[in-house]
Amino acid sequence: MNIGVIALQGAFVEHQKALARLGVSSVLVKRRQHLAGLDGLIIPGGESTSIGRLMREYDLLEPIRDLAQHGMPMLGTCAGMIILAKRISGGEEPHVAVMDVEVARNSFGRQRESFEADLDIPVLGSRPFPAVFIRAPHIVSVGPNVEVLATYQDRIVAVQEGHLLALSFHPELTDDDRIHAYFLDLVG
Ligand SMILES: NC(=O)CC[C@H](N)C(=O)O
Repeated sequence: MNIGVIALQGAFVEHQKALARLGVSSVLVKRRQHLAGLDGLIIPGGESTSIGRLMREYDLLEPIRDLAQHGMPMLGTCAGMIILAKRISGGEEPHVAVMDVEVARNSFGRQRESFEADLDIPVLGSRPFPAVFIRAPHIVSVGPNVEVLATYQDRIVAVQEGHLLALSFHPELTDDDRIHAYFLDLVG
């Protein structure tokens, strides 16, 4: 299985480590040619404006959109979720724009810059998932084909639209690898 991790900015090494714990090696994607031959792609957390700007600069935006539209499984975490969303609250220009969701950035307030919460994510089983939120976005609204996987304080924080997964939090910063395993199942 060939998994790529976008490595322009943010927490990409941690995703590689999580995949390695599951016995899967991965490729760091910095340029267009690194997308060749991938079966799945992870877009990490960090700063969505920087990641989006670098994706444009390196001509990655269109090829990634194309791959997503042709069925490549993708996992976007935190900033990566913003990158995948078709709509960003406040009218900011979207980036890869393939998931039928609207996201709001930095939505848990300054006093809650970073926190951990035990989330109920039924697709992962009954044991709660330790979710790390860092200046996290949330999902304001979802289209008809989007499944809500988890909420936190009445806000949507995890969604799936077919082969695309997006999370407000950072599953790579805990040693619970169930999200990555779930993603690898989607890759097949
Ligand atoms: N941890 C994160 O990825 C934070 C996301 C960041 N606040 C953004 O809007 O891009």
